Amino acid sequence: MTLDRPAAIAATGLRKAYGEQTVLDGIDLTVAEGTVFSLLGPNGAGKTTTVQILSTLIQADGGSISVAGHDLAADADGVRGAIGVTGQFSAVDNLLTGEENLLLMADLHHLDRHEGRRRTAELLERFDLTDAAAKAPSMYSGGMRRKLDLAMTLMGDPKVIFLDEPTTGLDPRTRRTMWEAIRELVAGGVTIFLTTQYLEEADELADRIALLDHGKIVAEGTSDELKRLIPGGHLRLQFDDPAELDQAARTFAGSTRDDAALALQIPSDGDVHSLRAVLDHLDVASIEVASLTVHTPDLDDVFLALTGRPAEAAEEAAGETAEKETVR
Ligand SMILES: Nc1ncnc2c1ncn2[C@@H]1O[C@H](COP(=O)(O)OP(=O)(O)OP(=O)(O)O)[C@@H](O)[C@H]1O
Repeated sequence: MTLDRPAAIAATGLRKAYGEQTVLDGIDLTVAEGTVFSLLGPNGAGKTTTVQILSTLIQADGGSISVAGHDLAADADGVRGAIGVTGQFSAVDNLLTGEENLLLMADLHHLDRHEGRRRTAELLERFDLTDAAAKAPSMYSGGMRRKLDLAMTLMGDPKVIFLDEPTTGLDPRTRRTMWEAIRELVAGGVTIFLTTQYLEEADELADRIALLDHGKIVAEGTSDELKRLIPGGHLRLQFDDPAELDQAARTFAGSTRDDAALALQIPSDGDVHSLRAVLDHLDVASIEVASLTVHTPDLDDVFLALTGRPAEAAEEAAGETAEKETVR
């Protein structure tokens, strides 16, 4: 369990309002060192506001925050020195080349000339940008810009990195490259605070996920824990013969049959006991099944059930998710 590690981010009673509008209504967050924590929520839920508060860009109205061991109220500079932020608005300067952008960051972090050049070359190499180093980022693809942006963030060797929607708008392949980079950082001990519109991204990367809605954290846990919060899991039995389907439909009360597909859905949370019970029933009744698959709810189902709205990018991501389902 990751919770027994020290907290890289600990926030309690975080509050923020804009005029009459309460955005954060007293939220608590704990992120263990060297883990990925993902904050999800519908549009306007306050994800960016949370990132801005935790990264010292704006002030909360209330609550206490510690980041990388520094109390944010007492030592904002200490927090700033330990974190990196890549936001929806990138820090990349289009008038400089990719390499010059990195060298500028090295200067800002007071690295000496030699060290700055060494780190720049290393980061260009790491993000596969060496060939593009002498070009202006305006010539880069969206994915290359994001990689440059992340590389610039890494120049300061941050212990905690806030990634606000790091892969929005990227094609699936480039998104995967970013995921790899994020995983490498975590393997190196960095803590990642991630907001994303893609539930699949949270599912892939996050050790823990929190769902923000109407100013509160409405659910928090591992991806599996969240999926277990809602019903929707089922076993799907596939038959070669309609007579077998008939018999199975009579055997399992509460099942739903799909005659066209010669399939039967039986509600189940997919645990070993219920699976064994179904197999025993099939055996006793001598019913021949062509195949059996276990379906557990995905994060989209959880999001919809808990917020009453589909995830912002649900439709956009549907193509990819469908692809993923078929290769499983
Ligand atoms: N500077 C501001 N002044 C007034 N209202 C603001 C300000 N910044 C954000 N808000 C409001 O606070 C709410 C939360 O905004 P925030 O950007 O944190 O949401 P989000 O969860 O990041 O949304 P998205 O997924 O659209 O980026 C929104 O209703 C937004 O309109």
